[in-house]
Amino acid sequence: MASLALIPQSRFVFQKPNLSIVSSPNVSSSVGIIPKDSPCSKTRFLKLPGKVTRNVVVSAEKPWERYPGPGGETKGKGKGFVEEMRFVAMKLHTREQAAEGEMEAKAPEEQRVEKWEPTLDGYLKFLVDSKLVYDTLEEIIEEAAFPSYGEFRNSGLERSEKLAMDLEWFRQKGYAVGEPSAPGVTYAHYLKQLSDHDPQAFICHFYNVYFANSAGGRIISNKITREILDNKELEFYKYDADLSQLLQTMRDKLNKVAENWSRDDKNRCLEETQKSFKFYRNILRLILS
Ligand code: HEM
Repeated sequence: MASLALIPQSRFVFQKPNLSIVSSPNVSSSVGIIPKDSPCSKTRFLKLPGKVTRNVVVSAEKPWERYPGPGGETKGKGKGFVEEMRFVAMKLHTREQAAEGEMEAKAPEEQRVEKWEPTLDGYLKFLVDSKLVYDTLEEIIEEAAFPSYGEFRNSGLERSEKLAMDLEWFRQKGYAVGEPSAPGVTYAHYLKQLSDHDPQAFICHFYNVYFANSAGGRIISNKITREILDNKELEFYKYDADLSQLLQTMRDKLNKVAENWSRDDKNRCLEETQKSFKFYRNILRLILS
């Protein structure tokens, strides 16, 4: 058994039944995983230097060094803080949602999207609530209560106008488009409040919501387009420029903004990921209502 070294001030970024994500200002990129049954998790010791053993995967190394891409390439190298946000987000997916997911699917919306039984009414509610969330995010960025928010203006990822076009299309087809419901209203309210006093935590939501739509959103879009929209492709999933380029520009901006953050700021941002998933899951659930 290799020796264990105590890393002062290490803290849990999040915990779930079998794993804890730990971070520490004393570790370079400082995100590690400790199975809960490991003695390390109880004592908050980390194993150094970062090595993968049968039960313990904790390290001083950077996440992308431990998680090479499918072809073994060091995916993410040089991506900075965004790679940490992605790392935490991917673990919070269920195994059914994404190959890198580690959570167990419990609720229907956490199951494999192919197995979903969406309804048109439910999907419309999802679009209405999504629009409120994107309206709110885009207003916050526009008003820029903190100068860093201004960096994210005119990214080409904005969804508010696209959603307005989709909802108008439904209206013209004779569908009743209702008012936002509790999941969207609650999330929008939370985002507004958070953005006024905690930019790091807010930016976690900003990252997750926009990147979720570009990844999982496309899987959902395929299912909905085929099964309930008679192959009508919605604007929500279309971008006016090359999406991978837009995402990369956004990653670069996020990394640049995060360069000025302390380790505590970064940890607070990472810790917020769970909330982002919880709020967004409640909105996704509308599709199946
Ligand atoms: C039905 C639900 C969902 C499905 C099927 C899904 C699926 C996926 C998949 C397959 C990826 C990997 C994309 C890739 O690397 O090529 C991904 C990435 C991601 N997802 Fe999800 N996801 C879902 C929900 C969510 C939620 C609720 C959030 C957070 C609010 C989220 C945030 C993200 C983020 C931040 C990424 C990283 C994107 C990137 O690196 O470009 N996802 N998702």
